[in-house]
Amino acid sequence: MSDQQGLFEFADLPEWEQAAAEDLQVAEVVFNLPLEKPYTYSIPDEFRELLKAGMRVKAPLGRGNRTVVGYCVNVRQAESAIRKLKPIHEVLDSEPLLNDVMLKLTHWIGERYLCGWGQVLDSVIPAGVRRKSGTRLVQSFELSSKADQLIEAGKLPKKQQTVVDVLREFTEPVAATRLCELAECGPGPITALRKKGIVTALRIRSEVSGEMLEDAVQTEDLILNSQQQQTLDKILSAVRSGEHSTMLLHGVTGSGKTEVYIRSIREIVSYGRQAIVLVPEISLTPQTIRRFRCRFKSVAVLHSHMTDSERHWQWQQIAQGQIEVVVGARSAVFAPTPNLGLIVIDEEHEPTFKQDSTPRYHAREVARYRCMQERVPLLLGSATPTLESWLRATRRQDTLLSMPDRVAELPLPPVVVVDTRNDPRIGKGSSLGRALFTSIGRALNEKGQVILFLNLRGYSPTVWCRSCGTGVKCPDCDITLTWHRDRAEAVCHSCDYSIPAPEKCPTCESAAVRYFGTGTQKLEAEVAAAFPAARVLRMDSDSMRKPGSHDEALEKFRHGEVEILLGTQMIAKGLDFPNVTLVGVIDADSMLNQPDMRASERTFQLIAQVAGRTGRSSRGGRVLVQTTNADAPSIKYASKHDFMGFAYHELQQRKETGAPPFSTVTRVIFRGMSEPQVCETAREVANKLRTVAKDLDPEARILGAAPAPITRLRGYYRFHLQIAAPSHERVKLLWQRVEGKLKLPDSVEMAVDVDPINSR
Ligand SMILES: Nc1ncnc2c1ncn2[C@@H]1O[C@H](COP(=O)(O)OP(=O)(O)OP(=O)(O)O)[C@@H](O)[C@H]1O
Ligand SMILES: [Zn+2]
Repeated sequence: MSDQQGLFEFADLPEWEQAAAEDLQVAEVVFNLPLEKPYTYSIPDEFRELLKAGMRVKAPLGRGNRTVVGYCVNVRQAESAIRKLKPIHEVLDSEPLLNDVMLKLTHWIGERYLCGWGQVLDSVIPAGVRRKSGTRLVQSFELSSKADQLIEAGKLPKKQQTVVDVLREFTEPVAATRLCELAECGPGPITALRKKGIVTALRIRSEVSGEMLEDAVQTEDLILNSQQQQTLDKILSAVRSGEHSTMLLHGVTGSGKTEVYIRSIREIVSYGRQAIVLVPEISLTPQTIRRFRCRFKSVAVLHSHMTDSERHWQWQQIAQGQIEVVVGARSAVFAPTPNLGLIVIDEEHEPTFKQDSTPRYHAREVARYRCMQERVPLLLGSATPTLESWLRATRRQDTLLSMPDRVAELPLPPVVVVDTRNDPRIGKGSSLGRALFTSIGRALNEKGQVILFLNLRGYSPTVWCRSCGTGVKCPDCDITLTWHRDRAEAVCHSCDYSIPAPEKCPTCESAAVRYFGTGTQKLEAEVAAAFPAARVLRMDSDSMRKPGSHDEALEKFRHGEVEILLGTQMIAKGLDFPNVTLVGVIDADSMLNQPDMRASERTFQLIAQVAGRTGRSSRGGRVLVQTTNADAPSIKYASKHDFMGFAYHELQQRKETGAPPFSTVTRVIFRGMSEPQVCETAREVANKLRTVAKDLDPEARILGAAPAPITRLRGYYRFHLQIAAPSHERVKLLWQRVEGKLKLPDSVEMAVDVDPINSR
């Protein structure tokens, strides 16, 4: 519209409305609520210049006009001057906490994961950044406007004169301690000057600086092999294109993917841009992090042990462009890099990239959207990609890059599947079958190291009464207790409820309480007894509670102070130890028998990943997998290191049942203290969805409502329903029609999980 046209249109309005329309600016504000639409407020004059999108405000909400903190997401001209709007009460920030790209990204997350924009903002902006922790008010002084006049009038004592002289050298207020230092005086002369009106006191917000990690010793780049070089060339051409693309780097364990990430990042850093590297969990990937820190000057590692002020400081360093590479877990996808060049997601298949509280986003999808917005590539890497990513690559929606061979022409280790059904040792209650027992002995004799993988922690996963046949369960959860012998307690792995190991069955009072199954603690005891000369180290979430304990444990293993490392999936991730000549999977069945659509996929991933920890040097290595399901496809394909075979087989199965990735699933979970109420609410919502779906989307299927697999958790009763539909867009349309009209009882909570990966 030309200016002239605009003027004419204005002229058509009645005079009083004209004036109002010229002035009236409104702010759109979202709150930490599951609502999709922003509220509109008027902006009082005093905030007109100040308020920008991305700042927090205080505003009245609801009928009671409670003052609530929200996020201003847009400032715009009012469409009509007539509406009566409530005013903003207060603006809380002097600078926006988020730029436009981040506002758009968080808005998208709300839409994609069916939650409120304000909920997303509240979770994405670190608490320390919101509270500006690390900044504090500092008492400072400056010369008053009347200083010259007042000083003329009478001569100042020497000390006071010095203070004035110091202040004259500064154009800005000087902090009290600094002023005393420079004027070599105590607070007396300053106070005297204040009383005379020569000096004014102010409180200034000043920053506490964080500490950079001390610089790691920089090491040289490795010479890439031809497979790595070809892959790098393809990535670089994507980087140089200035366009977005998603690349899936499928490289077997030990193919040197990390080196390829590093070299790709080196290129984008040379353009003055920044990279974000997402890893499954910071504390579990010390080796990967060290490798980045040895190769780049300014690496920010975002981890969960940081204090609020450290996090705030890091956030600012990143926002100012001081950081070349940001390494962090899932939430680092929101790092405020001013000039993003690339996002890398290492071990793309790890479930930790999905957040399991609102907003239940998947970092891969958020990264994809962010990279699209910023027109930069996204690089996903894994030896065992998710079927979601694999399907996209085979359909050429994403680019597939393959590194089928290990570096230095090392072969992948042979995997032997051991059927334990007739094993004499297992029959006698041992967890180490004959073949594994012999192999451990041999590996130790040859001075090799051993990794043993078992996915159950504790001593015995089931406490069971032989007399009445019931498991001893947590009173708050639908889960049998696990015996932890070291604590002499039976523990719930969901809520940490614990009781002294029961001597009598709580149900029938019989003394026939038995402990069944093997957890990592029992395995540790068994291994130590079977190989008394070997030093054994256990790694699971019980033994690794202290920050830094992983790193310490892995250092011991690296230096050969430990011969046998055993543990849960913690030991399956990214470890690179050349001296490991044997990997044993104690019980592949425990993963396979989970009531989860992805049990087979997870089993394949875990076996392939843990198998990948051996044969990483010329010493070679072997893998033994103990199972009673030797014919299960996940185990068969993993033993041949055949990801493509597995993916083909599993995708075929999923296609037949219309399961993801061939459809989308959204799970809605209800919980509350009253079982009938939760059940009824869940059924009502399911029925409403069915009714709407009949007209709107006949292809959408509503499953349930039904009790959730874990019906009681932490004292709550839980029911769920699932919406299966061809696309996210269609689930959204359906859900939006229903959600607005829902009136849930106060005592029932509801959570929406789009693309759930946890079906408990
Ligand atoms: N071009 C190279 N020349 C020599 N050594 C290399 C080269 N590239 C990588 N390596 C080494 O090979 C080992 C395996 O590499 P890396 O850990 O990057 O593999 P990966 O593909 O990430 O493995 P995983 O998926 O198992 O984590 C490392 O010790 C690394 O230093
Ligand atoms: Zn419990």
